[in-house]
Amino acid sequence: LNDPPYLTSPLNLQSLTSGNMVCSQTALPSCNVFNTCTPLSVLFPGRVLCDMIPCGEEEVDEAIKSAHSAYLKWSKLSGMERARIMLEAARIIRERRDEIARAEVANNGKSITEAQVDIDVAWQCIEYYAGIAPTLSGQHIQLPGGSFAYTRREPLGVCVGIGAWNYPFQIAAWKSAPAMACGNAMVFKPSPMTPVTVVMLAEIYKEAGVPDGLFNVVQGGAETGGLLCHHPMVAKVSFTGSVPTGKKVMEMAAKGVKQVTLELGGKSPLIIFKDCELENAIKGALMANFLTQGEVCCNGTRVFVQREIMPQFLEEVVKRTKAIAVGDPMCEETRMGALIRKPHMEKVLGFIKQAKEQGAKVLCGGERFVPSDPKLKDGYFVSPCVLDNCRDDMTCVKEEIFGPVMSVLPFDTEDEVLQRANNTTFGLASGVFTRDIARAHRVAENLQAGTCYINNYNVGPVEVPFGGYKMSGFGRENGQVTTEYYSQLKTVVVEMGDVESLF
Ligand SMILES: NC(=O)C1=CN([C@@H]2O[C@H](COP(=O)(O)OP(=O)(O)OC[C@H]3O[C@@H](n4cnc5c(N)ncnc54)[C@H](O)[C@@H]3O)[C@@H](O)[C@H]2O)C=CC1
Ligand SMILES: C[N+](C)(C)CCCC(=O)O
Repeated sequence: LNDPPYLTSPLNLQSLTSGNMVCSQTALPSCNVFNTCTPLSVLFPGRVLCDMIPCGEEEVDEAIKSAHSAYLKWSKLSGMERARIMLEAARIIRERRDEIARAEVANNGKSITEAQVDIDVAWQCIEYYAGIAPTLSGQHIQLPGGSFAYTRREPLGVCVGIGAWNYPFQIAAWKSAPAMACGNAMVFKPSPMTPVTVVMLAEIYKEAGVPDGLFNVVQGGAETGGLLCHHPMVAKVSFTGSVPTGKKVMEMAAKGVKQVTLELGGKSPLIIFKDCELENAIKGALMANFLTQGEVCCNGTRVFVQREIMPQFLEEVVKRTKAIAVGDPMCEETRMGALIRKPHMEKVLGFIKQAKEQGAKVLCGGERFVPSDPKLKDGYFVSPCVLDNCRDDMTCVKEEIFGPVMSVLPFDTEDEVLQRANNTTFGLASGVFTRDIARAHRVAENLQAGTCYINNYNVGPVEVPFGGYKMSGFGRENGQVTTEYYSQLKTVVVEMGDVESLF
């Protein structure tokens, strides 16, 4: 972990020689209004923050081999010993929370308030899996004549984590914590859009006492990701990102018969019945669409509202959407920061333009937002958007936009809305607001998605499993079940009598 070139300290980013990897900076330097904002004077919207050199074959090989040596030591520790070190890592993250959160704002462009929550979720995840590490165990099975069998839950070896840019630090924790709890090593590649904070996580693990190389970071894009997926010493790949890349990762992993977890995109439905508690449903719709500038895989971007309450719903949701404070993400008052980079902002604005051409009505937002502070004028801000008059066949209703765009659709009956909600190739999440308890559970049962929120949306406690149905992927992150995706089961059969041979 000390000096190979692919492990860069975020503090030294400026000193790296130029390469092809560019970390586009979307965040902003300072806020004139609030003292709570810490200026990061190197950061200006739209400016390149640092150039990164993508790791090639040699560095990837070196990282995987060093992870493998660390795995040989780590996997021999007891769960209690691993837990102690992981708890220390969680403690350090808690202690450095604000510093990491500020770096995450620079990394991603999300608001400081959300970044702080992300860092909290990360240490909670590590703490949770530290708690699980000592409980990992097998089964004892009695057989005839005093013979017996037992099972052992064993680690896989070196696991690869490939992360997306929307939750850089949190994704790295979601993958590394269960991997390490089960006794594995991890080589992690963050998105080249957000290379910074995962290096801080590596430093923290080292400080906490994990063996050198147990959590290695390699920087790079598709090519580096491909090298990781193909490497013969890798046992598993856990990927978060888009469906097309997820398919490629699966194909590459298939060549080496490696295990795969895929956390892919979504176009999740949120169903609001007329008997709901409307105030909560409106808050839920905002939470389902506008966290992290709408760049969230499980967002409930198809908001189905029962026709009778549509006018009240729209009036209130639009009022609150217009009130969302967009701007300097370092300011505590800000509720929405900047999109990840210019081409993505243009893609999002393109979806909105197309929606209008296809007959949708923009009730608010949907434009590039230029804050009054001249320092912020080049930021990739988009005002949060509510689209009315949507139909199921429109592009904005069918495709993942990954931006702050809510599409609202009227419905009449439960059967109808279930059929429409499930009419998608995705299946990551879903939500329902109703006061009718039987309806809530019936709808949850019938929605084809890995998660269904009843009377809330986008809460993500680390104790509960998260993952997709259909083309949103498979495998799970968080929760107890994830240990099954980072371990393998060995059966040991013990004969206490004589061998009864047929020969
Ligand atoms: N499910 C989710 O949380 C996310 C979904 N997305 C969706 O994906 C779209 C594109 O975003 P991208 O960052 O370009 O996602 P992506 O799927 O291209 O990239 C995700 C990760 O995979 C790596 N990667 C790319 N090509 C690879 C390859 N051939 N082999 C191995 N690794 C590879 C990237 O470097 C990055 O670390 C977004 O607009 C959004 O729709 C993006 C980020 C997160
Ligand atoms: C929104 N939250 C934190 C519950 C889940 C984010 C998952 C993701 O987009 O990677």
